[in-house]
Formats: sequence, C-alpha cells, structure tokens
Amino acid sequence: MGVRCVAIRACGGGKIDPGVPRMAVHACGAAAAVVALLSAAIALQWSPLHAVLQRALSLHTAHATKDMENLFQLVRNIVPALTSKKHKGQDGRIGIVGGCQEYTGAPYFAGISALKVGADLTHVFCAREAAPVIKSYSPELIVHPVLDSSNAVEEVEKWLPRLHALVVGPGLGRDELLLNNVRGILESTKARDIPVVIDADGLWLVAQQPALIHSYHKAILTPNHVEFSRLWEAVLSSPMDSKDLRGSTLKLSQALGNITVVQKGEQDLISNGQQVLVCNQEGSSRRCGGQGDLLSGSLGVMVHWALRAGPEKTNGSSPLLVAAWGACTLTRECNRQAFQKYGRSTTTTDMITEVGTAFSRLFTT
Ligand SMILES: NC(=O)C1=CN([C@@H]2O[C@H](COP(=O)(O)OP(=O)(O)OC[C@H]3O[C@@H](n4cnc5c(N)ncnc54)[C@H](OP(=O)(O)O)[C@@H]3O)[C@@H](O)[C@H]2O)[C@@H](O)CC1
Ligand SMILES: Nc1ncnc2c1ncn2[C@@H]1O[C@H](COP(=O)(O)OP(=O)(O)OP(=O)(O)O)[C@@H](O)[C@H]1O
Ligand SMILES: [Mg+2]
Repeated sequence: MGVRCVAIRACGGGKIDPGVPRMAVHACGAAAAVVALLSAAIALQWSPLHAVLQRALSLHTAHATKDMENLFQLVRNIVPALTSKKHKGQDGRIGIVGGCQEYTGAPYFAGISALKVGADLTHVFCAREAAPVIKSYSPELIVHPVLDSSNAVEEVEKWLPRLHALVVGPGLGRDELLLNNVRGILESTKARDIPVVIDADGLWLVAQQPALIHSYHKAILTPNHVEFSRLWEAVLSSPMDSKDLRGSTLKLSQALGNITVVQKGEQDLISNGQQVLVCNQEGSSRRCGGQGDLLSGSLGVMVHWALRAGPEKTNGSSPLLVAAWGACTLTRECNRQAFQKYGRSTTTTDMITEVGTAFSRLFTT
C-alpha cells in the first residue's frame, strides 16, 4: 500500500512540465492501472510484454519521483537558516490586506499562517470594525484599522517600504470603497516592486480590472475553481475548457502577461505561462473553509524567501513557482496531518496547529 501511494503521488507530485511535456506523467495513474490489469490477466502467457511494460512504468515513475525530489530540494534551498546573527524582521515582514465586518477569520488565518511558517512580523490592514475582532484572536498580529478610511492608501504606504510581501484579499469583501482603496494599494505595491499574492476578493478586483496586475512579474494569483473561472471569463472572454485544467492554467497566466497563477483543487496547478507544476501532495477529503487562507499566508513568506534566495538556489527555476509549489505542498500536508487526528471535525485552526511539524517533515533536512 505504501509503495502504491508513493507511485501515484509521484506521478503528479512534482512534475516540471515544459511547454511540450517530456512525458505524459498525468497518464501515469492510468498506465499503472493498465499494467496492474495486464499483470493479473496475462502474467503467465505474455510475461515478456509484461516485463517491458513494467520496465517502462518504473522508468516513468523513477523520472517523476526524481522531479519531485528536486522540487523538495529547491524549496529546502530557499528556507533561510536560523542563526544567532539575525535580527527580528529579517525572515519576513508580511502584510495582509483584508478583513471586513463579515470576514475576520480569513485575514487571521493568513496572518497567523505566515508567522507559523517562519515570518517574524505580520501586519493586517483591515476595515475599522474588523480590527478589534482580529486582534482578539491573537496577540501575535499587528492590526491596522485603516482600510475603509479616506486616506487608506497613504496609511498603508507608510508601512510598505518595510514589508517584504503583501497578501491581498483574504476576507476583504466586495465593498466598492474598500476595493477602490485596494486598487491604490496595489499600484503602490507595484511601484515599489514588492511581491504580492492575490487571493479571494482580491481576485474579484483583478477580474474587474486585469490591467491592475497584468505583466507584474512579482504577482501570484491563487484562485479556487470559481475564482479561476471568473478570471478566465474576464480575461479570455470565453468559457474555459474544464477538461484541460493544466492547459487553462498555462493560458490564463499567458493572458495575464505571464504572472504566476496557482489554480487550487484536487491537484494544484501552478504556471508562469512557460511551465506547469503539479502539486499532488496527499491531503484529505475534508474541505472546511479557510484552507486557501492558510495557503496564501504561507505563500506570502515563501515568495519573499524564494526571491531573496535568488535563481542560483532555485537552480534556474522561477523562484515564484518554487515558492508556490512549496506553499501548496505544505497546506496539503497540514490538511493530511490534521485529518489523521480529527477526521471529519478537522477545521483550519487544526491545520494551522500542524504547520510546524508539517514544515519540518517536508522541508527540514
Ligand atoms: N472564516 C472566514 O472568515 C473565511 C472567509 N472567507 C472569505 O469569504 C469571502 C468569499 O470567498 P469564497 O471563497 O466563499 O467566495 P467565492 O470564491 O466567490 O465562492 C462562492 C461560492 O462558490 C462556490 N465554490 C467555492 N469554491 C468552489 C469549488 N472549489 N468548486 C465549486 N464551487 C465552489 C460555492 O458555492 P455553492 O457550492 O454554495 O453553490 C461558494 O459558496 C472571501 O473574502 C474569503 O476570503 C474564506 O476565506 C473562508 C473562510
Ligand atoms: N478536491 C480537493 N482535494 C484535495 N485538496 C484540495 C481539493 N480542493 C482544494 N484542495 C486544497 O485545499 C487548499 C485550499 O483550496 P480551496 O480550493 O479550498 O481554496 P479556497 O476555496 O480559496 O479556500 P478558502 O475557504 O480559504 O477560501 C489547497 O491547498 C488545495 O490544494
Ligand atoms: Mg479562498
């Protein structure tokens, strides 16, 4: 059973898929099934054929496993060393832009996840009413009740030079005043060349105005299925082909000027318009709300680490792709570990408790 899990996960687990796939890894699961059936049915009569198929499959699997190991190694390479020579803030000062009257959980999940992954400081910029609520969840978050004020952009701009990355959208809501302020914040963020992860209602804003983020090479979008379709329709003006999710992820990234897109789902598909990475890390069937917030907060830190590490550490691969694959893998592992303990009652809070052990298990050598 253990071997079978490794093989299936390895098939999609970490394949770097250049424009023309070197091998049809996604067909690997089907190939495995065919081999299994053939093995049972024809083992005695056609053993040479069986042997050929088995050899082909194990080569296939060996390749995919190697790619996945490489990706794990690239993520490990970007993780900063814990040394006594550093001061507070160096491993990440992350801003979260979100939090309104209805949604206070989402920015909290994103902010606390950034800290648990290893950021030193997290600032949440939210609407006035949401601030005391978010503060009361955790003393670890620095909370600025500025997002619905008339000088919201200036208030956030004061902090921007000190932030390493911004996560825009968790729990933002769709109020026009707030969205307008976030437009200004995004413009300022781009002007300062700060990496930005856009999620949830931040993606709603991008669907209204794709030019806001078009070609900004330090942007990563993290849409769920519905958000992805909305973006697709806004940018490509046609219904998307849901049979080819990898191709769609690649095309949406290209249409947005090759910014990085993470389409979340049964498997996470990550593209910068040139490559598609697949994250198939085992998670669970528990789909409680907030898991996407854990992902976007984690990604905020990891994108900072990846950009700071530079392309030598990511072996020439895009640092943003490596960071995104790392954050997806981590989120799914948190989900798996929490589900093992709590089963159907698993919530995102339980997943956040697992961040430390999941991170060590995956990325600490
Ligand atoms: N505790 C909190 O504070 C949390 C707050 N959150 C915040 O809520 C805000 C809105 O975010 P959102 O994700 O609910 O909005 P959106 O994407 O429009 O989905 C709306 C509807 O689309 C569907 N649907 C969704 N996913 C699907 C899928 N994969 N596949 C198929 N269908 C899918 C589903 O529709 P239904 O199935 O009910 O018909 C769903 O109800 C945003 O600010 C976010 O950050 C969350 O972060 C959670 C924790
Ligand atoms: N069908 C699935 N099977 C396994 N994992 C999944 C599945 N769908 C989503 N995930 C994982 O759950 C995490 C969050 O994805 P999801 O699509 O739930 O985001 P979301 O809708 O934005 O969440 P949120 O409730 O925080 O807004 C990702 O890591 C993704 O890999
Ligand atoms: Mg979401």
